Amino acid sequence: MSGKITVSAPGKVILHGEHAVVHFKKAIAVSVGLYTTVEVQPLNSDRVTFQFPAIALDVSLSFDHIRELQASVGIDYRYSRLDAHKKIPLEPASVAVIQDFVKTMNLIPPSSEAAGAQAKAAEAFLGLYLAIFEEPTALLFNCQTELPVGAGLGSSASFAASLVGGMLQISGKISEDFSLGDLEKINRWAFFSEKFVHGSPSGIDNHVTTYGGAVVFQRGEGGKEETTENIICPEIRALLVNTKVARSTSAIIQKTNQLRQENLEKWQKIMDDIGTLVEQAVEGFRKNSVQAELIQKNHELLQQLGVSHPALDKIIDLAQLFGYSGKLTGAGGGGCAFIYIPDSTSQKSEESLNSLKNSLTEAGFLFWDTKLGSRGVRSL
Ligand SMILES: Nc1ncnc2c1ncn2[C@@H]1O[C@H](COP(=O)(O)OP(=O)(O)OP(=O)(O)O)[C@@H](O)[C@H]1O
Ligand SMILES: C[C@@](O)(CCO)CC(=O)[O-]
Repeated sequence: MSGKITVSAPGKVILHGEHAVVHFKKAIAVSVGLYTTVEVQPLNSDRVTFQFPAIALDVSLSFDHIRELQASVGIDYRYSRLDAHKKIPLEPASVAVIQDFVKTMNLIPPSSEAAGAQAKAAEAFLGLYLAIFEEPTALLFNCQTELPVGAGLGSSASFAASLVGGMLQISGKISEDFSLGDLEKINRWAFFSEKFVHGSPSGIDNHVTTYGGAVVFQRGEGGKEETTENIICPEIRALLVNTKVARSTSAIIQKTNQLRQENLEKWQKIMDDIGTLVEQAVEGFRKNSVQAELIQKNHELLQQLGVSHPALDKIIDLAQLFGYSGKLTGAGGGGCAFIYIPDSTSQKSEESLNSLKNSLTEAGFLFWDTKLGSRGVRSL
């Protein structure tokens, strides 16, 4: 076992195709240079401790409790068995055992406002820890992040990839160079972690946070493999604007499922229209171009799907007022929007950008002026 190790992974922006990607359409995602960083270090006592300050969670468990949980999840729930699968299986029964443990052990502070976020993070942590460390191993995990949590910038995938990278590296299952083979393993295990947080994620978020850069991603239908096309990322400057409206991705996905049940025709048309739009955007993207009008149109389709929010619409309206295109990014329902800033050095464009920034600040929004397309998960 190594000494202390540190692993970090970026967030992401979905440029086009969120939600439709869950239903097998293509989507484009690009990494963002805001990182989650996990430090792992050996402990001198028979305990496992995880500290997630971004969600105010600090838990320490004895080996006796870990062994108890290991016995409950059963003999098949361990690295050597699970890692043999290309898609690591997660049985509902295993999730239920871990959820029950988190509840009965009172791991979540009573009457916590962030109880949902804390429970999911604790379940994902334990789900990974139990599988990856076949024997209880005394470790302290500390996770810091620059990303807003639950705001559409892929905090859960970035949390997953940095945690998985740390666990696999400290247990000697991958090297510290994070070779292509190591990244493939991190991606598969980060997807496994995402299932604890999201239920049925498409896999796009863990892919882009693991490999970095830009990807055109399509989930495989009927158990088929996903397809991914890594694209040399055109340099994309964007404002990432946080509404500060909290939401969870799994809750927003449930909302879209409700529309599907109530009005299948409408839902299907929106999915198809997003699919067609993404195909157009991919064509441009391959030629190094981002089409502003498609960004705006994609936002309108997401509005029709019912996943926008008045605060998101306000940001997009302000962007339009100053001649820019924007859309919500990620699951929506709150969280973040991104506003595309085309390449221009004219004084007029700098002036309108500054006016937009002032208006966003006056309206109470936080934003980052950033370039998209950073590196993926890495050992520091
Ligand atoms: N730094 C972190 N520490 C602990 N848990 C985290 C951290 N970041 C994310 N999480 C977990 O992930 C959950 C947020 O996932 P969610 O998918 O709702 O948002 P997101 O990943 O930011 O958005 P999107 O999926 O739209 O990109 C949190 O509620 C928490 O359980
Ligand atoms: C909303 C969604 O399409 C993107 C979340 O970043 C969910 C997913 O792809 O798993």
